[in-house]
Order: sequence, then structure tokens, then C-alpha cells
Amino acid sequence: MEDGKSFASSTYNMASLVSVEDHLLEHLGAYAAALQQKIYQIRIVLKDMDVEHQKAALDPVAFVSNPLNSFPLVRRMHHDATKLFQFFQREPGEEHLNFIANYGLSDYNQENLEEAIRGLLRIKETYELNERDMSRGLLWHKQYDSKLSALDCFEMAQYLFKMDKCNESFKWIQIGLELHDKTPQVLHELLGTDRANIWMQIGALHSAMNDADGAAMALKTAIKYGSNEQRKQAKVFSQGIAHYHAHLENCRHPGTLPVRSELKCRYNTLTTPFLRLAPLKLEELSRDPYLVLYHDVVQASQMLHIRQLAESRLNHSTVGTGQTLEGRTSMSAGLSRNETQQLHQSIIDMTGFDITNSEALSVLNYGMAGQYIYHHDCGFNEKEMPRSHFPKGNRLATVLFYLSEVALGGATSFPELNISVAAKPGNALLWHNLDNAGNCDPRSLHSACPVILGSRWVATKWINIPDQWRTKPCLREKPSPMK
Ligand SMILES: O=C(O)CCC(=O)C(=O)O
Ligand SMILES: [Fe+2]
Repeated sequence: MEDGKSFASSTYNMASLVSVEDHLLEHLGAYAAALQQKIYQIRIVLKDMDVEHQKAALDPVAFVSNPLNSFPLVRRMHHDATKLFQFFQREPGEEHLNFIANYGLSDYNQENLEEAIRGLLRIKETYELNERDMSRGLLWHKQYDSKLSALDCFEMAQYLFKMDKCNESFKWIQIGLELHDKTPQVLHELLGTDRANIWMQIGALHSAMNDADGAAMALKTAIKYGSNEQRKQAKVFSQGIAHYHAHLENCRHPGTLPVRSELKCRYNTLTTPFLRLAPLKLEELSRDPYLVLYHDVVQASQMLHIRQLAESRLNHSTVGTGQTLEGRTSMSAGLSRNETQQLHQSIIDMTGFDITNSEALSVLNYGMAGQYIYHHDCGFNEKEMPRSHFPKGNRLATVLFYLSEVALGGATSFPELNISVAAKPGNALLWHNLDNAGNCDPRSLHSACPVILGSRWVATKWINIPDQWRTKPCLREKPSPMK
């Protein structure tokens, strides 16, 4: 840290903060007085105008037919109103705000704050103090007048959360909640420490501690306390956490498949005439949304061929907007239809869809701990479907071929369905992303779990909706905008 900017490392430096606060309070007080003065002036103007206006409102025509009324009305409208409006537009106490803005508050930055927090934690550890005693002013058997506020405790909690010390963070946040009402509500609202926000933070803590139920409860409380906007935010957050934990469960238990009586294993002999000669082994995993696993679709020699074709062309996989990110750690290559005739035919046999104009097959190879965090292959609205990313329209269905043996990990997980499919070479997974109205089905959410051991190769074929009117004619209600 630059010399003279580290406040917590000397009491001399820290004492200067008191005089800074002095100045701030003085200017803030002056600013408040200026605002109050403006409100006072506005009220006087309002009152004065209202007296005349009330007289006029009784019978406007009679009122303006007297020139001693109409002349002042015109004057008020033309002259006074313009001047007054200019006055209203002026920011009162601007000089005080400027003073605060130019005071160099940026010197008191996060680094300083964290230095002070670490200091407090050092004292706590060295002298074996506990959070509650400290917050009440009890320092090593001596009681002092000073106490920590809810805001102080939340700050400690946030820092410890950032440091992955969830248990300790939890203790501070609990104390903060107990002290919550001692700080004015307005301050909490302005500083983002209102109860709804704090409960969202508690939800994040539970989630980080792998406690999905605790997180769900905390977010329910956040929803109870929240404004409309916060309620929406907490619901989205809650769903995100639920998906994340379902995804983790699925990854930890590859091969978690539903045990439902209506789901069958059978030979598909119907989708194309060719299947009467060479039926495909089909295992139904879900009927709504449609999700099936085809067994032994690709031969070992073909898998090898596809992998070899892709090897020299691998590029970092991207997500929607074209960036790469930790959520998608794989490399991919697009293969043309000519290069993938056999797979192409299998896709038609499995799905019955017309794939002439669908996006090219893409082959993916996952790296160390490679994963593709949960996502939808389809877009929910126009905004989510830029032409650059969805050049062929929305994605009706996905076919995923497993092209290599993965020794450990790397299942495909469907968090909304509690289904986890092990990556078995030669198999192909087929699911529908759009519902019968052509809308992206939220239940089609899926992910590739991190690979523990092995080189994971898959090929993805996205089947776009525009050509499927013959095979998928039952579209109804709210058609998707891209169709
Ligand atoms: O590799 C997987 O299991 C999933 C791949 C995937 O979701 C995709 O390419 O869209
Ligand atoms: Fe996907």
C-alpha cells in the first residue's frame, strides 16, 4: 500500500479520519439545510399560486373575463412559471456536494477497509475472543462503551464470505441481524443491508456450505421481506441455487434415471423405413419433456474417425455472446455434412426430423475437469437469440453423441428432471428443447458434469425448428418469435 494511504496501520493516521468525518458531516448538514430551504421556498410559491388558482377554478370563463384576473394569469404563466422553473431546476447545495466529491474519499478504499477487518480478526484469534463479545464491546475481559453496529457485522460477514470462511461469516451475519433494528431503516435501504438483501446473502452462504434446503429457506425469508424488485431477484436466485444443487447431485450420481411405469425400453423400428431392417435400441427417460437415450448408435471405428477429423480443427468453445468462460471448458470443431454422412443418417433415423438446413454438427473435447455448466440450447425470446448465435432459428431438439470412454465423471445432467446420463461411448441422447407451442421449455436445462478422469468427446447436433412443419405439426399458442 502507498505510504500515507494505509490508515489502519497507525493510530496517528487513523485519527485523521475523525477530522475527515467532521468535514463531511458539516457539509452534509449544510446540504440538507439547502435542500430544506428549497422545499420551504417551493411550498410558499405553491401556496401563493394556489390561492389565485382556486378562485379561477370555480368558474374559469367568468374568471378570465375580468382583465384584472386574465392579465395576472397570463403574466404568471409566461413570466413567473418560466423563472420559477429555472429555479426549481437548480441543484440546491451543489457546492457542498462538490466539496464532498472532491474530498478524496477514494483514499478510503476497499484495501483500507480490509486491512482494518483483518486487524479485528487478528485480535479475535490471538486473544481467543468471540464475535458476540466483541460486538458488545467486551475485549479480553474488559467492557468498553464502544459497540459494533449491524452494518459493521455485515461488513465482517461479507469479507469472511469472500475468504471462503462461511462458518465465521455466518456468526457475524447472525449478530448483525440481531442488531438490525438499532440502525435506522433508511440507512439499511440506502446501503443495501435491508433484511431482504441480508437474507439473500444468507442464502448464498448456505449454498456455499452445500446446504440447499437452508438456502431455500433463507430465500423464502428474503421473498417475505423484499420489495417487488427484490422478490423477483430472490426468486431467480433461489431457482439458480436449486438448479446448481440438483446439478451437483446429478453429477455425483451418474446414471440417475427415473423409475416410472410408463417409460419403456424398446426397439425403434418406425421413425424411418430403414429402421425396419436395423432397429435402434431406445430407452425412454422422460415423455414430457421428451428425452430418450439410444444405445449403440455409433461404432468404435466411426467414433475414432470423427475424433480424428475434429482433432486438428479444435477451437475454444464459446457461449451465447461469443466469449469463452469457465462454465464451458471444452474445445470444439464444426464438421460438415459430407464428413459425417453416417451420423447424419442416424440423426434422421432417431428423430425423423428434416436436418437439411440445421446447424452443423459440432464435436467437443473437454479438458481437465472440463464441463459445460447448465444451460438451455434454445432461446426464450428474441433478445436471447441474436442471429449470430442462432443463425438457423430456435433449436427444437438436440442430439448428443458420446464418442469416447470417460473413466470417471462427465455425465450429462438435467437438473429440472433429476436425470443424469452416464457418458457411454456409442450412445446418443435426444431431447426436445421447445414445447408444442414452439417456446423454449425451461425443463430442458442441462449440463455436462466435470470430467474427473478421461478424455471426453461428444458431438452435438442442434435441430432447428424452421423445417419441421411436416414432422412436428402440432405447434399451438404463442409461437416462438424466431419460427
Ligand atoms: O457434453 C454434454 O454432455 C452436453 C453438451 C451440450 O450441452 C451442448 O453442446 O449444448
Ligand atoms: Fe447444451
